[in-house]
Parts: sequence; C-alpha cells; structure tokens
Amino acid sequence: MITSRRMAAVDENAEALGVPRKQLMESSGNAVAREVRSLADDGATVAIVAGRGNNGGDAFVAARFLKAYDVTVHLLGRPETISTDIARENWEALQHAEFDTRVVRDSQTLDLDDPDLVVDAMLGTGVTGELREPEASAAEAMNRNSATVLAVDVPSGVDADTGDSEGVAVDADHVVTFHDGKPGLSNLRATVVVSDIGIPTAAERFVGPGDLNVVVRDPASHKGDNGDILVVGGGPFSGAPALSAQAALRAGADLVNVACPEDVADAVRGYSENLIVHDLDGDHLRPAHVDELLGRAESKDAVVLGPGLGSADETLDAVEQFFAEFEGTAVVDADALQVVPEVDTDATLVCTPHQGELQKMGGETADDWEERAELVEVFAGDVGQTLLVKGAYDIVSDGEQTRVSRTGNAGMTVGGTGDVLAGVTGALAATQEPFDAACVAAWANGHAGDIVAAERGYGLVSTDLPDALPKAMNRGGEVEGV
Ligand SMILES: NC(=O)C1=CN([C@@H]2O[C@H](COP(=O)(O)OP(=O)(O)OC[C@H]3O[C@@H](n4cnc5c(N)ncnc54)[C@H](O)[C@@H]3O)[C@@H](O)[C@H]2O)[C@H](O)CC1
Ligand SMILES: [K+]
Repeated sequence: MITSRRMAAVDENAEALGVPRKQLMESSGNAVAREVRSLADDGATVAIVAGRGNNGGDAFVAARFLKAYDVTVHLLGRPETISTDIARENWEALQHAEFDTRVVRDSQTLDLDDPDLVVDAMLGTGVTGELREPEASAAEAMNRNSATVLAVDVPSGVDADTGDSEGVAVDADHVVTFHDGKPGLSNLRATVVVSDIGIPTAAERFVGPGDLNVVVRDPASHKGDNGDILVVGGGPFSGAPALSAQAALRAGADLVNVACPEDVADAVRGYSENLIVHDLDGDHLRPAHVDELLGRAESKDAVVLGPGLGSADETLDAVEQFFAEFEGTAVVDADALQVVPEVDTDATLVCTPHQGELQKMGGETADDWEERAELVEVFAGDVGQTLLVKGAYDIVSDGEQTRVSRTGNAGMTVGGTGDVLAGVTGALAATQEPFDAACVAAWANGHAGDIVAAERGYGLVSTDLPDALPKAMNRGGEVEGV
C-alpha cells in the first residue's frame, strides 16, 4: 500500500533515476488499455472522460492503444488549461492523429451516449477536497449511465488515502491503479487491479529528491512553528555543538538554543550571533544539570543530544538520567549513543551512529550494504527507535521501514560532518515523523557535501556544509512570491 504523498515522492525519485514521468504515463495508459480489453470485446464503444491533469493524460495514451474499439475522448475543460506538459503532449498527439475527441465546455452538455464502457480519467491522486465543476456534474452523469465504469488509478472524488469522498464521487465497477495498492481503494465495491508501470524498486528503496516532499512550510506560519530546538553538547569540544546548531538553522529550524558547559559557552556564542546559548556550570555535563535541561527541553520540538559532550562517566550518567525522564523527541549522536540501549525511556529517539558507534551500542554491521540494512532493521526493532547508520550508504530504519541514502562522498570523512548531520536531523525531527526526518536529513546532508565537493573537492570542511544545505534542500520555487 502506498499513500498519495509517498507515490508523488517515488515518482520524482524515478525521474531522478532516469525514468521520466512521460514514460510512466505511457505504461499507465497501456495498463488502462489492457484493462479495457479484459472488460469489453473488440468493437465495443468506449467513452473516456478525461480531466486536465495526469490522470487524464493516462487516458489519452490509452486511446492510442485501443484501435480495435470505438473510442470517444471527452476532455472536461479547455485544452489550453491542461495542467501538465506531458498530458498536453498526449492530448495534442490525439488531435494530430485525428482521434475522436470532444471538448466539453459545459458539463451539462456532456453526452456519453450509450457506451459499453465508461473510463473515468477525470482525477487521480492529485486531488484535494470535494469535486468541483465540471467534474462533479460529470461524475453524476457517469453514475446515472448504466455502462460499466473503469476508473483510472482511483475513482474521481474518492480520496486515495482514506477512501472518503467529501461530495459526489464516481461509483466505479473496476479500478486499475498503478505501482502499488492505495489504502483508500480497499473499502470500495470496485474490483481493483494493481499494474506495474515500471517504477524501479530503487525509487522506493533509496532516498531521493522526491522524499523532500514531506518538508512543506506554511506561508502563514509563525516564529517557532518550523522547529524550536535545543542542542545539548560541548565540554571537551566547542565546535561540535556549534556546527550542529548552525546546521539546524540552515536546515530550516526557526529557533536553536544551545545548552553547553560554561567553559565553552563563549566560544559557541562567538561562532554565530544566530544562536541562543545557555551556560551549564563547570567544564562538562553532569547529573546536577539534568533538571535544568529537562526544563529547557520541555517546550522544544526536538533536542539534539551528544555533539562534543565527551564520555566522562558523570556525563554519561547525566545523559542516562535525562532519557529516563524525557518524553519528547531527541536526536542522539556521538558519545551519548552508548547510553541508549541501557535506558528505559518514553522519549522518541533518532540515533545517528557511525558503524563503530553502532557496534558500541550492541548492533551489528556488515560490509555489504544490503546485509547491513537487514542488520540495522533488526537492531532498530530491538531498540524500538529510529536509527540512521552513517556510511557511504547511510541506512535508515525504524524496525519496520528501511531506506538507504546514497548521497555524499569520501570528502565527508573529515571531522564534524556527523555534527552537521545531527543538527539537520534535529531540525527535521522537530516537524516531521522520525523516520522521514532521518531519511531527508541523510540525503540532504550528503547532497550538501556533493555540492561542496563539486567546487572544493576533498578540500571540503564541515563548516562548508551548513552553507550548502539550503541549496541541497531547495526544491525550486519554494519561497512563495520570490
Ligand atoms: N506514478 C504514478 O502512479 C503515475 C501516475 N500518473 C497519473 O497521474 C495522476 C495524478 O496526476 P496529477 O496531475 O497529479 O493530478 P490529477 O490528474 O489527479 O488532478 C489534477 C487536476 O485536478 C485539479 N483538481 C484538484 N482538485 C480538484 C477538485 N477538487 N475538483 C476538480 N479539480 C481538481 C487540479 O487543478 C489539476 O488540474 C495519477 O492519479 C495517475 O493517474 C502519471 O501518469 C504518471 C505516473
Ligand atoms: K480517476
């Protein structure tokens, strides 16, 4: 089963892997035609009712594969308003080749006649809310007609994720859906055929640019809505928490607080005026600081715990006591990781170990990435948390779902890149599900590294990465009105 949002992500990933959408549309159209052939004999009359998105595009392709039938394509709305290039190109191909096409300007004039089969290609997974006109009247006309109805991907007006319809929806007898089942189709009376349209498994297995579609920023949001986080780190080191914090800001977090031992607090402040720094007395984290940290963490969307903390016994005790009480979301990195398997916590954790740290946590690793992915999945299930295991292939698993990120390069073996990743993960975990946050963070951090390496090769240093993050995460036209 796949949700509409995930389907859109996988589609975009397929494109990035060299399988363009237009090619997928050709497969979808072919699958629709195959289904028509299984439902109606040669010579039968087929009325295709098409919308102006890619759902309609699938049906324009199908028409080309149905030479043995008497096909009429009804387009709802003006051809100039077809919303995607690939659907428009397939519509134009029908005009050039003199197919029987009709433009329906007013849905009241939609004349389906008395076909043997109606194909509902008005709307698919791109739809939100109640059917508008002309689709709503067209759906009613289809429902009144006695012909068998085959829906393309999802009956128009039905939410593919939930099966609900806010208003009128096409009452389909059959559905041909693509790539994988849709949760919303299981409770309909229609029979459902799932058709493989040639999306590579890699488009789901590997994190890709499409996975970033979970990161949406509401233009009406307020300060803090896009992530208010606390980085707890530093002591033996001062650069690590500062790198995490700056990376979190560049990954989109609104507010980043740092709590660190006072001996390094001024150094951390000095790295950036964008950070809010709180001193913990002394030169390393101790159990005496835990109450203050819990108080500060309570109002945050996520905590990043570990960068530069060191492994003094008192520090690890403090980490353990923190987890015993904390109930929010935390990204755990570096020396703090070894505490995770020991502790009984109600917190939601995203752990970001490299393979050595994974072993120290009690997990197993393997040279072969596929074997490693299996081991990480089992260990994530045992720990009951999300793991992001760093390597040339980063493995992300929550014990049930596992994905792999292949971005990044050998230049990123330089010190500090893990601190950056922890910060990015923290920013994303503040607003996203832990698994999605880890997947996007791994991909974006590696992609930022690739952007830097293109200019600086193996001269890449960790402080380059935060600056490259916005470009690595920019999905184009993201900022409204710019
Ligand atoms: N990987 C795949 O599964 C592929 C699926 N394909 C097909 O593409 C559609 C999804 O296409 P998309 O263009 O994103 O959206 P739609 O065609 O479903 O609709 C967009 C269209 O509808 C308008 N609209 C939105 N909401 C409403 C509403 N409530 N009432 C009326 N109109 C509405 C919107 O403005 C747009 O114009 C998928 O289902 C598959 O059929 C591709 O072929 C490739 C691979
Ligand atoms: K449809």
